[in-house]
Amino acid sequence: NNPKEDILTSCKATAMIYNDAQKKWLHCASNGPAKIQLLFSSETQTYRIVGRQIQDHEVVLNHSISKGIKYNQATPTFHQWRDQSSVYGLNFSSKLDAQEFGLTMMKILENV
Ligand SMILES: CC[C@@H]1C=C[C@H]2CCN(C(=O)[C@@H]3CC[C@H]4C=C[C@]5(CCCN5C(=O)[C@H](Cc5ccccc5Cl)NC(C)=O)C(=O)N43)[C@@H]2C(=O)N1CC(=O)O
Repeated sequence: NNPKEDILTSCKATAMIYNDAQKKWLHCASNGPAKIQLLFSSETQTYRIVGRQIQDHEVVLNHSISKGIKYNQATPTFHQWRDQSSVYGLNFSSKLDAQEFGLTMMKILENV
């Protein structure tokens, strides 16, 4: 881990990506939920979302949170966002995790 990154929030969710051709949601990784974190780098003054599979620590999500992304809290446990190229989804393990994650994401999007 880059020591200069602050963990703003951390939760458990299954990372999904939307396959536009098949019109369906696919798991970013095969085996179960991931630890999803919103990170802030004081060095670069940027935010990013990182997801690591709980089972094998595989990185399944890792991208910066830029001004352009559109975030949508579709249901109390499923949030989604799109950037120029893809649509991502998070299937949260609990409504509380989803609530906290959504609040942190909204605060970040006010500041990028
Ligand atoms: C993991 C299974 C999953 C769980 C939960 C539900 C929740 C609803 N839902 C969906 O996929 C909804 C239903 C219609 C479909 C149609 C299009 C989609 C797919 C691609 C993006 N999208 C947008 O509507 C975006 C959203 C957006 C708005 C604003 C800002 C950003 C974004 Cl991303 N609209 C724009 C204008 O971008 C979409 O989310 N869709 C999920 C769902 O059924 N399932 C079950 C399954 O699939 O079996």
